[in-house]
Amino acid sequence: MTSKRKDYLSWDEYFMSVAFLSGMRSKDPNTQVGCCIVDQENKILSMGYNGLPKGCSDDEFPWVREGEDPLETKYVYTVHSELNAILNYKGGSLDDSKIYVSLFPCNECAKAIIQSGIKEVIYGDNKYEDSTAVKASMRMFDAAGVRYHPYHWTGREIKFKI
Ligand SMILES: Nc1nc(=O)n([C@H]2C[C@H](O)[C@@H](COP(=O)(O)O)O2)cc1CO
Ligand SMILES: [Zn+2]
Repeated sequence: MTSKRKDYLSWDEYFMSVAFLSGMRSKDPNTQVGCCIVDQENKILSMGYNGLPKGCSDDEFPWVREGEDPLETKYVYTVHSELNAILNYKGGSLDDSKIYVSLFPCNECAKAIIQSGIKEVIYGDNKYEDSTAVKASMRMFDAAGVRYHPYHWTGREIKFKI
């Protein structure tokens, strides 16, 4: 009998790859974020990336970070990847699930993560770790018993053509 292949993706590699792949759908020119919510049986429940709400055109709304008029910046319009994944889920409860996300959640997404019952956050990057938003997220996660830890990069390169 032939033995099984050995270089298959681990669960962590698989889910973080799905998170990054989802982020590739983002139209944000500066930061593309993707995430993937997984249940305790390693089934994917939902995915998301940062984008505009339904009906708000990617071509008509602003994508800039700064401007004299805050109404002409992206910040007041974009839905973060984590909130999109939570809101997109139509299957019932997210209790006791985990979320793989390419960037550490902001405080608003942290609230949604906690309230939806997600219990673990695995993040790829934390480039805004000194921000008030991230510090607030950590404080809320700690208080609410939501575990968070960085993804353990394995160095594997994933390539394919489509
Ligand atoms: N965890 C996150 N999930 C997200 O979907 N985002 C989104 C909001 C913006 O569209 C973009 C951040 O833009 P910038 O400030 O790096 O140019 O990423 C941001 C964070 C960071 O907290
Ligand atoms: Zn957020």
